[in-house]
Amino acid sequence: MTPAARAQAAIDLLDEVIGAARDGGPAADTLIARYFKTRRYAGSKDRKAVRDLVYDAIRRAGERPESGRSALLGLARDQPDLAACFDGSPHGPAPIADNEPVAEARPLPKWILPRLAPLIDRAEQAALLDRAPLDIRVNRLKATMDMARAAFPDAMPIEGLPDALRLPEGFPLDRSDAWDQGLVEVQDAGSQIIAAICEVQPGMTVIDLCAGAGGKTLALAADMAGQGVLIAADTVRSRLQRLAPRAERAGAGFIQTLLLDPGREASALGNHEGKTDVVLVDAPCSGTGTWRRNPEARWRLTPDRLARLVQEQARILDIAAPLVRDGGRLVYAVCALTDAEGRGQVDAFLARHPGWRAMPQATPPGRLWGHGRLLSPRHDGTDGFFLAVLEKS
Ligand SMILES: C[S@@+](CC[C@H](N)C(=O)[O-])C[C@H]1O[C@@H](n2cnc3c(N)ncnc32)[C@H](O)[C@@H]1O
Repeated sequence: MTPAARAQAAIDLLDEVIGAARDGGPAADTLIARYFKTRRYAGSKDRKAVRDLVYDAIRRAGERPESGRSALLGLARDQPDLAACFDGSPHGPAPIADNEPVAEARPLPKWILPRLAPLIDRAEQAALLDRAPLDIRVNRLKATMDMARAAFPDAMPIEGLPDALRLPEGFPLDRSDAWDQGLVEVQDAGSQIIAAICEVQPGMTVIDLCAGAGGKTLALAADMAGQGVLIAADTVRSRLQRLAPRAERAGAGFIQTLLLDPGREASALGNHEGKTDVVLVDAPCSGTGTWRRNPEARWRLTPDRLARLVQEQARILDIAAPLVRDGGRLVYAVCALTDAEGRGQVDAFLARHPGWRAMPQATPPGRLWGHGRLLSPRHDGTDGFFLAVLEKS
């Protein structure tokens, strides 16, 4: 493909990504994979170049652009070589006309700014779109840190996290034997911190109430050394189904999965009422803290959707609270940096549930924020999270 043809392919793909973000369609990665499946003439260098253009244009535009062309024209403003591709050649984009709409360069949508925790200043906001590192967790059910260091000699330890390593950018982890054999798991340092503050022990009864595909469940399983009761619950069957093979690979076969009926979660969890040592609520959220991994998610979130998420988080917290035994803990986490989902959500929980208290937070990592703690890419080198530990007294 010529550089101009690559630019046109990026425009076509960006049109699809914008449409999918508006209408709740597939993720950008899925659209890119589909696009190239039907265009076998594109070689690996073409694919990489087009993909980079698409993601650079997405990262640059905090607001959803009106078209793929306006998104790429925005990028072309910063890249003269790309601007030169708008040359009207047979497979390339038409020449740039006067007064064409051009996507504005800004890291975040304007409407979200007043909703972010004030700790997230302008430099922090820009860092929410930086490239994310590749962190792994040594799976203590199968390996030791020494084994992992031998398998990944270029990996760097992460301060404060005894099982965490950071790999060099672009490291082909999926081609390593250590990963294939379940000695390590891909897991952002922030997620590892959340599993650690659960302070689960072998023999406990633990529920991961919003387990998804089980990233944090697997970390809890390692802390429990495979002993006790660990239930991974979620309302989405396809996510829970992805956990089973991961658990097998990780040597965590004792994990039980529980599919919940949305709106009737409490009935499936009734047996555990008042008996659970730790309930983790890693709630569905705006994902503001992980926009560096899913930058097009900025184009999907709306004020209405955020309001619905806040309501749903409160409802899930109210389902979780009765499950916890006296003296047990409820750990609340969101990969979000809006106050309504974090600090405000926990304040509202404590106001609704007088028998509960927030546990004092040690520093660092992260910064104390309300009754919890805030982690952010710029301050902590992790994805952005709010987390709080609540105790039933
Ligand atoms: C942030 S994700 C969890 C990620 C997961 N804990 C991990 O570490 O990979 C939130 C999850 O909550 C689930 N969820 C949404 N509503 C729920 C509900 N009412 N009860 C339980 N899970 C729910 C979603 O399906 C999604 O998998």
